[in-house]
Amino acid sequence: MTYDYNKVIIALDTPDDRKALDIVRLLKDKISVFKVGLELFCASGPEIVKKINDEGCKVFLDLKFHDIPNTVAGAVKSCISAGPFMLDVHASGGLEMMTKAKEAAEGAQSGKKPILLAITVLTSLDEKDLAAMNIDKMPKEQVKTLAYLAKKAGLDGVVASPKEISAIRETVGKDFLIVTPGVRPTWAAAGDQKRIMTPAQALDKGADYIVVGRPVTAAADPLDALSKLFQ
Ligand SMILES: O=c1ccn([C@@H]2O[C@H](COP(=O)(O)O)[C@@H](O)[C@H]2O)c(=O)[nH]1
Repeated sequence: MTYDYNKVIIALDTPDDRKALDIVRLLKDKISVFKVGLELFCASGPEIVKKINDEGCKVFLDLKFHDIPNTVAGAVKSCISAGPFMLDVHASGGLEMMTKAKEAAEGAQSGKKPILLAITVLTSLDEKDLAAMNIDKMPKEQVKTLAYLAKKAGLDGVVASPKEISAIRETVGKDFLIVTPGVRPTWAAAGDQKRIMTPAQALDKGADYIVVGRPVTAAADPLDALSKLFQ
């Protein structure tokens, strides 16, 4: 079975923009989308998005906005000028917040409108973690509820564990992107990820994109690790 590397997003979790750009240059023949999260963005600012775009690559700007609707709408507007390909907000911010985020994204100049995703239940959380927050549900049930709300708000898709792909498809249908972090090749440590599957299993289940960070970026040889991603 061959897998499509265009569906792989590499997470650049480092505070060092030079190290992040080195990884982009090393992997860009195979990878077209790189993820800038809170660590890199807080250290480097919006410039890092432009620098990755200048390398001919796209950016998933994973800032997971979660605030009152007016503030999130403003944050979405502010970061669009940097040129992200994808953006996300927390679905648990609620329907109105997601709707305002979508309206703000649609206000982008033509050709610059980013894909807008909603984080459902973080892949580092399991049933016990939800219970500790008084959410008396299995993660899959909570993901279905949040995916339904994200679809109702008009977002383009969700971020979830590959374990929930079938449940999301049953709830919101086919025309909705599913982006899955929480993927680990058989040879990699899970670390803080709790709801995991392998990259191959995630794509077999129908993920539109998988997100992988440390198994590749922390490897002694990231190109070699990337070549073994589907093992
Ligand atoms: O539910 C979520 C949402 C986002 N992430 C992000 O994905 C990467 C995963 O990195 P690994 O090193 O492969 O664990 C990371 O940037 C997270 O912020 C997630 O893991 N789970």
